[in-house]
Amino acid sequence: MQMMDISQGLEKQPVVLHSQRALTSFQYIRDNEPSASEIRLENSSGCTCSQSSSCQSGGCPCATPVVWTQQGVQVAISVRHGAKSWTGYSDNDVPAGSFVCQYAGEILTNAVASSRLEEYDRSPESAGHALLVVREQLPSRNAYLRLNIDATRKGNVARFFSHSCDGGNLDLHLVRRTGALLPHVAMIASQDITAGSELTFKYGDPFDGKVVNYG
Ligand SMILES: C[S@@+](CC[C@H](N)C(=O)[O-])C[C@H]1O[C@@H](n2cnc3c(N)ncnc32)[C@H](O)[C@@H]1O
Repeated sequence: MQMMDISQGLEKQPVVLHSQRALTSFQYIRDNEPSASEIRLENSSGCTCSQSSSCQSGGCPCATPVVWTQQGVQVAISVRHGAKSWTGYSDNDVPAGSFVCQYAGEILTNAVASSRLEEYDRSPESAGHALLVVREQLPSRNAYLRLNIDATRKGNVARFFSHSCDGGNLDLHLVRRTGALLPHVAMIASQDITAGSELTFKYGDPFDGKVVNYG
């Protein structure tokens, strides 16, 4: 993993933890609308209010942070080979709003991410690469923090989830643990998913707006 200068752009522009929207993309997909996500705050202490069950599903009116990405993969997933090469399928029924897993991989600086994308573009063997670029909108709404997660070489099962133009059945949510700078990407069922369904999300598209870098 590369070392990053995480101070750049953050001192005067703190990241708001709730109700911000983020844009996501695999950069090599060039013609789709970006997905939108809510940023939530994960709290390792969890919810202690009387409505803790709804807190855990993200619907608690007390707005206590949810805990998602610390739970690990929550759904049994099969990876099968087909027309899209390797693709992930749910082995369980998954109710809408459930946390499925996080998108895990190497966190890269922008420079390393750009270099890897060039490498992937040159190499036919890495056509199925899995470098996800997530942009977190700053409170000013004029700039974004860019997070590069490359699951091509190291990651979890989420790197096998395919793109779907209609948005698929997974939404990406940015979540941040208490006190942490870098967010995690939580993959949440956007609809009821029946056992045997392919797990998909909308990859998004490249972005031309102003980006403030993590590193
Ligand atoms: C993140 S990887 C997904 C896993 C990949 N299928 C594999 O075998 O490693 C992204 C790649 O999967 C393929 N892919 C994803 N969604 C697709 C779709 N809807 N149609 C065709 N190929 C798709 C493309 O090759 C894409 O570059």
